[in-house]
Amino acid sequence: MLRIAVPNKGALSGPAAAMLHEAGYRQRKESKELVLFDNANDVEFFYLRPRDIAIYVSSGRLDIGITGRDLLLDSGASAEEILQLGFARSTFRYAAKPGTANSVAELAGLTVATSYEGVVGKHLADSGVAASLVHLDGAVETAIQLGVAQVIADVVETGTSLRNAGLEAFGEPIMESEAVVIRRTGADPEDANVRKFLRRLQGVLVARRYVMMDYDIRVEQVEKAVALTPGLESPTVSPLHHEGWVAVRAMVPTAEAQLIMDQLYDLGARAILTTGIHAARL
Ligand SMILES: Nc1ncnc2c1ncn2[C@@H]1O[C@H](COP(=O)(O)OP(=O)(O)OP(=O)(O)O)[C@@H](O)[C@H]1O
Ligand SMILES: O=P(O)(O)OC[C@H]1O[C@H](OP(=O)(O)OP(=O)(O)O)[C@H](O)[C@@H]1O
Ligand SMILES: [Mg+2]
Repeated sequence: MLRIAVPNKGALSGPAAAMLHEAGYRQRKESKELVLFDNANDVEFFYLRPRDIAIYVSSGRLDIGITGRDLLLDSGASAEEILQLGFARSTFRYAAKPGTANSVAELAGLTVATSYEGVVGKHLADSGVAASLVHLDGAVETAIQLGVAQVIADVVETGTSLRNAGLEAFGEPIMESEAVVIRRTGADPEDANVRKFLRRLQGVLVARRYVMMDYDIRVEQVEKAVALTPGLESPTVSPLHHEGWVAVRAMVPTAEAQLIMDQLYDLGARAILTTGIHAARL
């Protein structure tokens, strides 16, 4: 049986549960359920604080977990990411009142408030800068107004929280983060249960990122058309009853589908259809 850590609240929680549900796993019905056994799939889910997930996984008590890359690095736990999930994307940045500092080098002697002391401490040390850290649990942007620090280092998604506090990000982003699947460093990479779980999630990622495209085209144009829709491996080309025409079927990235349909139409393709992919196993 596979034991999996899932975020129980915050920015990661909803999208993680939605992805697991799409991958065919049972998910909890209400937020007070902290452990859920999915009998049919032989999986047990543990709903844990996002910050704690890397610690449980590194201990070996749980096989894998879903967390943020920034939280994984901040924990310092002995765990590694094995799949990027594409949601809960953020950057991690220094910010301050305009005129305070323009680069990490200018932080020397200043106080930086953050909830991610592991990430920030390492970044300052790697940059050879001696600054003081103040740990806060959240709402870090307010620390400057209240005089607890001159600088903050925090998660930035839309930038709204910084703007509302009259702060500006500066310097290179400390890191880019997104939700990731993690496992204990040194765990068996060939574990069959883990591989099956990852294949299911990869199937969801493919189903979300691609559509199936079908069209009819004259035989003379098929090579040009297929160059526009190469598919993931090779498109299916089938004869049509109407002589001189073939039907083509290929997966195309959802984001490019409309542009490709225009180009196919200009090549003479007709009956161009796209349909959603429900699930995939590549
Ligand atoms: N707008 C956002 N706000 C917060 N976290 C975000 C946002 N966008 C993406 N994330 C990611 O979500 C994760 C943080 O999740 P969460 O907010 O649940 O943690 P936390 O702030 O440490 O927890 P809590 O606020 O409950 O103490 C990080 O990986 C972060 O990069
Ligand atoms: O760039 P934005 O779109 O504004 O998002 C970033 C903000 O969201 C998060 O806060 P959260 O809601 O998790 O509260 P917290 O800081 O108290 O954890 C993060 O800590 C930032 O404050
Ligand atoms: Mg938060």
